[in-house]
Amino acid sequence: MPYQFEDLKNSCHAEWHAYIQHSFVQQLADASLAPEAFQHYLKQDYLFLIQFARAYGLAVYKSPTLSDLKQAKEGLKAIVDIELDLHIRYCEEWGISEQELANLPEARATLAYTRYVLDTGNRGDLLDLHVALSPCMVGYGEIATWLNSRAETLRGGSNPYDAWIAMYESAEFQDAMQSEIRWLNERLADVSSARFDQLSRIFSDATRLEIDFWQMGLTQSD
Ligand SMILES: Cc1ncc(CN)c(N)n1
Repeated sequence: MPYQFEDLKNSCHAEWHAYIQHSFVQQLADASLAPEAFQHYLKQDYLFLIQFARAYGLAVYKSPTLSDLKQAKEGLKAIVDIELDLHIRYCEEWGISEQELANLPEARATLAYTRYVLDTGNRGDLLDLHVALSPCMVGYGEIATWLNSRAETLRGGSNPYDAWIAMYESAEFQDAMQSEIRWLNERLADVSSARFDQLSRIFSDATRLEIDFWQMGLTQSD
């Protein structure tokens, strides 16, 4: 049977669930998250996005065909044009200047996750790299959808984190996510079960590193 992206999620169901429904996400949704935890997360996420933009740059470099090139470019665009632009403006609203962002040290969770993805991409092929990148884009798109499906999620002006949810539920972000899933589904349909097992390991590692990233924000650890 051909593999699909859904099979990667099912191969680490518990980890995926712990990532999507992490306490950080739930507290953000009901507005109980400490502002200092959110600010710490925002700062580290800026550093994270810079490294992930580099990883999409690596995917551009590793793309053998025009359609692969276009897909990698979409990922790079989603980070640089959608997320980073909004992120910098959003950080300003939370009292964090662009100059402060540029001089921040990376927390260990940021280092571990971003360097894992870059290393996986350097050592492996384009599919390894896209699989390592996928919990990032697909996970946040799924988190926005999940949050909107819950009665406990506060939307609008009564939630200071509402703009964060809005960014990931935007049509632009959701379209980029669907396009990444389609690209992965086409590639996964042809892999053997041994190759799928290798890819599942990468997907599960990246998902566990996403959980650590939320935890780093929640505990404000460096
Ligand atoms: C840690 C992390 N993971 C995912 C995303 C969504 N691109 C993000 N901004 N930050």
